[in-house]
Amino acid sequence: MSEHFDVAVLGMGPGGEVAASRLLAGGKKVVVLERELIGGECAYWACIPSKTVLRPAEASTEVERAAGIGGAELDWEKAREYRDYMARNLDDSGQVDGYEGQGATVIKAEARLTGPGRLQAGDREITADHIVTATGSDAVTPPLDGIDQITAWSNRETYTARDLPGRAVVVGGSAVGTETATFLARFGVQVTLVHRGKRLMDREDARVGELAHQHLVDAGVDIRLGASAIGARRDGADSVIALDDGTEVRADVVIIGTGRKARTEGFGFEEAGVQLGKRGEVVVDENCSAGNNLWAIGDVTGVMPFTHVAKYQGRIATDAILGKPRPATYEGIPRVVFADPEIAAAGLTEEQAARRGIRTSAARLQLASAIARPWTYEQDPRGELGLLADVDRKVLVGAWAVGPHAGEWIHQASLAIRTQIPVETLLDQVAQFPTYHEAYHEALEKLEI
Ligand SMILES: Cc1cc2nc3c(=O)[nH]c(=O)nc-3n(C[C@H](O)[C@H](O)[C@H](O)COP(=O)(O)OP(=O)(O)OC[C@H]3O[C@@H](n4cnc5c(N)ncnc54)[C@H](O)[C@@H]3O)c2cc1C
Ligand SMILES: NC(=O)c1ccc[n+]([C@@H]2O[C@H](COP(=O)([O-])OP(=O)(O)OC[C@H]3O[C@@H](n4cnc5c(N)ncnc54)[C@H](O)[C@@H]3O)[C@@H](O)[C@H]2O)c1
Repeated sequence: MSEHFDVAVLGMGPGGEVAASRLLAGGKKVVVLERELIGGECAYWACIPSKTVLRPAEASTEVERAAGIGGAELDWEKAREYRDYMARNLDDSGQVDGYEGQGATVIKAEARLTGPGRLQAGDREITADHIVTATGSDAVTPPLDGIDQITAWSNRETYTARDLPGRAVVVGGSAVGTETATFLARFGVQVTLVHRGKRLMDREDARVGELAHQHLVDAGVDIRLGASAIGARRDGADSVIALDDGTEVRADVVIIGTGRKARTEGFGFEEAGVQLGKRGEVVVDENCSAGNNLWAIGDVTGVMPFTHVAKYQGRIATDAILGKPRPATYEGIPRVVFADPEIAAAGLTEEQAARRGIRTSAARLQLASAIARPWTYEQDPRGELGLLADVDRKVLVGAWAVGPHAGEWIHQASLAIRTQIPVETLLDQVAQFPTYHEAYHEALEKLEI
């Protein structure tokens, strides 16, 4: 016999969690279905453990660079202990109790759509007026011959590792590759980073990749650009990766950071009449509807695969279910890579703006030449800010920043882009002295609009 609910939430990562909490608060009868751990990839194997181990690495650089302080020593065992505490020692019993306490039915099992409004989870049949799909994404492993012979880690092995390897090859030079190389290099691992693009972070403006490159080299990372991993083999204790330029790189461990793919295979999406896109993602409209009272949020939609976007889409979908629909807008959402220093961006790159036919003016500022905060913060200060304005509408359409805490102060640009604050108004805003925020005024003055 089937059990009926107002809403079933399939997958309890950050997207599913926000959706479930809001639906429960809205008085709905909710069942949540999770096959691994409530909290999803982010809480146990991705954002939380990675940011937790990057923090001591960052703090030790801060100590090296600030005047009048020294002697910071990284302690892997203590960092690991705190990482495991932050990742709840891979135990979600508190989350299960929490959702049950809020009135949800919690089913810890793999669920499958069996038709519109119908799910199977283990031996339980569920029907629901609405289904919210939040099944996330899987790491993509390149199909290299011999990959099964080597020690290859995804983010899961990397961010639950007990011992760090002496040498690591990181494949992929975007967010996962850059953050992982930063963390490992700062903890003393000899790192080689292999990236097939001509520069790191190649979806961002060119200068962002150049700065990321420079800072990784400063941290001791050997970077191979324009090189694709095409094969793998074991040589004694070494894992060896063959590159398409004819060279090889070897290490104790190969870490794969070559992207992610929406988790849709085998979950019955086709049976439920759901349209999948070219990359296997669930195609959604501006309310996160995938049709037939089925909603999709987070990485499974293929729209900006970040936790903050999964949470936002959780709010969008539940507002629609609760009868207050509002369209999602993705303009100006920040993208932060927690390297050392942080790399942040929002809105369009120059290339994207050109493709949309927007006439732009770009400005670039070296923070140390323009404002005081970088100098009071550290010796030999680092940091740049780039702004991109639409010269016809006289608003910002893009921004990037590389520097200490850039992931915090990018939100100024993020809001300006999202709400189309006129450049004239931004120029009239007064930032606290001496802060990194002051850079905006100096960069805005350089725009030719
Ligand atoms: C190393 C790394 C670091 C990252 N760091 C950041 C960061 O700092 N900031 C940021 O914004 N983003 C970061 N991300 C991206 C972020 O992890 C994802 O965007 C986010 O987890 C997406 O949330 P989600 O709810 O869509 O999916 P997920 O977190 O993947 O959760 C989906 C859940 O669904 C469950 N599930 C799947 N299928 C089924 C099924 N059939 N039945 C039952 N349950 C199912 C899964 O077990 C999982 O718990 C990082 C990613 C990686 C790999
Ligand atoms: N701080 C954050 O918000 C954060 C941190 C980590 C990850 N994430 C998210 O997680 C997702 C996955 O990140 P990612 O960095 O793995 O994926 P990605 O798709 O952003 O980048 C993967 C990179 O690997 C390169 N690559 C692919 N195959 C290769 C090969 N065989 N040899 C050499 N290079 C190869 C690609 O050219 C690409 O640039 C992204 O959506 C990202 O936004 C976010």
